[in-house]
Amino acid sequence: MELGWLVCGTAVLLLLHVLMELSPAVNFALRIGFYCVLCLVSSALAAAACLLVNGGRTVKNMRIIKAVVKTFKYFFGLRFEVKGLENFEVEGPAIIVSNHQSILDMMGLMEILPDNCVQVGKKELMYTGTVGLIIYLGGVIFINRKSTSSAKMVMAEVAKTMANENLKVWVYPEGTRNCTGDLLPFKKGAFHLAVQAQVPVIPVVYSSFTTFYNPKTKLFTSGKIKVEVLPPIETKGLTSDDVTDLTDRCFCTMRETLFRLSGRPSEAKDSS
Ligand SMILES: CCCCC/C=C\C/C=C\CCCCCCCC(=O)SCCNC(=O)CCNC(=O)[C@H](O)C(C)(C)COP(=O)(O)OP(=O)(O)OC[C@H]1O[C@@H](n2cnc3c(N)ncnc32)[C@H](O)[C@@H]1OP(=O)(O)O
Ligand SMILES: CCCCCCCC/C=C\CCCCCCCC(=O)OC[C@@H](O)COP(=O)(O)O
Repeated sequence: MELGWLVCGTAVLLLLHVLMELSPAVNFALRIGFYCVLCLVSSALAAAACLLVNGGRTVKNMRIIKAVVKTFKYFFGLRFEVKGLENFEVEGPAIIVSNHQSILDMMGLMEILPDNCVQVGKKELMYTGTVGLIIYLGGVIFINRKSTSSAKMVMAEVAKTMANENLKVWVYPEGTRNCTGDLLPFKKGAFHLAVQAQVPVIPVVYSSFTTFYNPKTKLFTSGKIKVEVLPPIETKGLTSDDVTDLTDRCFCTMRETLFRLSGRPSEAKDSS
């Protein structure tokens, strides 16, 4: 009986292996499926740990989430090469902005997440089962992207509480996932928040995933991700009139860094 199960199990694994070798689409679907299952199962376990250790919704739970998610990279053969972590060592609160390529970004986020840092996320994430629960328990700030006025109100509230709670807030200023190897134009919410709270903006850039991950061509293999935490950009004394300029400066610096980290010539060099 046991031998029968062993033979069946081995046969299924072999079949999956052959299918993965033969078809990139099957390989992609299985790897992404496995990532989702890993997230859902780990979230359930981590949620129990968070409730036992910290009793409810608090940024302290991010330490538990980080410890769990940092192990995920080994399942997918991903390596991170991180530079500039010392730039997180600002005194007090800050806004961290980074590029957003995929749901796989959760691994890159947790690889370097500083203490006392919550993310701004779309409210739909609350309804992703145990993943929604763990995101809620971690203290993520939920916004309704379909309502500018309500998103602005939530962010204005965050600006007021950041200082009291010594919080860093992580925002994806592109506002959506983008795996093209370039940046989408930045939304201004993160920069309004930084100016309203008078705290620095710390840009973080992850190299393009396109060499090992591309949902359009169903590519998902192992790979290396370069990460750079850039020096903080001060906002003391800036007003809402300066937000467009601040957004543009940050966008240009991050785009240049993205191209450099991804081994793609920058446009400035192209035209020279
Ligand atoms: C243990 C196992 C675990 C397994 C799982 C692993 C990990 C999970 C755990 C934790 C991690 C959670 C991570 C969650 C990540 C979530 C990622 C996302 O969801 S990204 C999508 C959501 N985020 C964003 O959208 C942020 C970026 N967007 C913005 O900042 C936007 O500006 C906005 C505030 C949402 C509003 O957007 P909208 O399109 O409606 O408007 P505009 O940006 O065009 O702005 C219009 C207008 O308003 C002005 N504006 C904008 N914001 C403000 C403001 N705060 N105050 C004042 N004015 C504002 C803006 O300047 C525009 O005016 P103008 O054109 O005149 O300049
Ligand atoms: C009972 C309901 C069950 C629902 C099951 C859902 C399964 C989802 C399980 C695992 C997925 C892991 C997701 C990790 C969190 C990813 C956060 C993220 O990257 O969100 C995307 C968001 O930034 C931008 O969204 P869009 O690009 O605008 O779209």
